[in-house]
Amino acid sequence: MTSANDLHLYERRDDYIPRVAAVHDLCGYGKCSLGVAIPVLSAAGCDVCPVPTGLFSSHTAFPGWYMHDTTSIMEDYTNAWKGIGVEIDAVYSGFLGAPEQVDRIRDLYETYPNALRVVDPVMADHGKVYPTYTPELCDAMAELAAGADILTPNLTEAAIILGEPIGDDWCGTDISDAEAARMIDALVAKGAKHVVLKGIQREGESVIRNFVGGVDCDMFKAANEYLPYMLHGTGDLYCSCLMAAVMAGRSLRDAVVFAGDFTHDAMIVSAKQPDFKNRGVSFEPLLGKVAQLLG
Ligand SMILES: Nc1ncnc2c1ncn2[C@@H]1O[C@H](COP(=O)(O)OP(=O)(O)O)[C@@H](O)[C@H]1O
Ligand SMILES: Cc1ncc(COP(=O)(O)O)c(C=O)c1O
Repeated sequence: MTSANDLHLYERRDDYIPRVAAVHDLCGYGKCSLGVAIPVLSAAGCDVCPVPTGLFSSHTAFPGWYMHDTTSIMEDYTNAWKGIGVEIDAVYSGFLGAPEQVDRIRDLYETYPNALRVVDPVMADHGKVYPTYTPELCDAMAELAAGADILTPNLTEAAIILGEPIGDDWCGTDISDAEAARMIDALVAKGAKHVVLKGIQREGESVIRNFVGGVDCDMFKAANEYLPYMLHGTGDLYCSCLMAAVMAGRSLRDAVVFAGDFTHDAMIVSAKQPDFKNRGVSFEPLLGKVAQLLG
């Protein structure tokens, strides 16, 4: 058994700038998705190559939003990369707009077979599926999850991928260590190589935990102070920070710790901003900490 401390899933070379295809939506207002992935990964010295899965006026937790579906352009968009010799070191996907977008991600995997595959299976939270996610899209996301080198579900998303029931009265954060280990093992049995199970918060406890495990890898858990509010975009921030640390050559264990610490600190910065509960997570003053990953 390897420990997550010894697992370096990307070997960073001096003076080389890795290229990350970031397959997420772009939100005009309410910081999340590409609005998070681009600055965070850039601060870690990566060249982010966006593949927009949709254009949103704001994140979908606002009462009104406009969306432009980009599914029909994605094939020509990524095919055009083939003609100009684009090189990609990692494919990092998140919020998707339609099941066909999973095929486009598979095309990227085929074109760049050595690229690290990181799947944040953004679909649902606290027992509820996001409004734009159809059952077909959830099924396609579950299939994509099975091919991930790193998969980062919350508990609701893990249950959906595993085909386990999520009920309306199930908040999906309070599970035991043994149950977390069972879910990680089940996701690995489905094909994911390493799984970071996010956001485990037990009733009456003042910490929130993230668990990591995977193929031949001992389970490790990291805890942070639980802050008594929730923000949109923290899932994207957590995963982008995890990815930033991995692409900086840090171990999976260090990456899990870094992502939890950074997201916690960003939530504190966010709480000082007007209308912070709606507008999404703020982290801009902290980006220097991401750059230190390269030190
Ligand atoms: N209230 C909180 N207090 C401290 N950290 C939090 C809190 N909410 C989220 N986080 C951190 O952000 C991570 C991502 O959480 P979350 O936004 O719930 O993900 P998702 O959107 O994928 O469900 C958590 O695993 C945790 O590390
Ligand atoms: C359009 C869009 N993208 C991405 C997200 C993901 O946000 P989070 O990081 O909170 O999972 C959301 C959630 O509200 C969203 O509406």
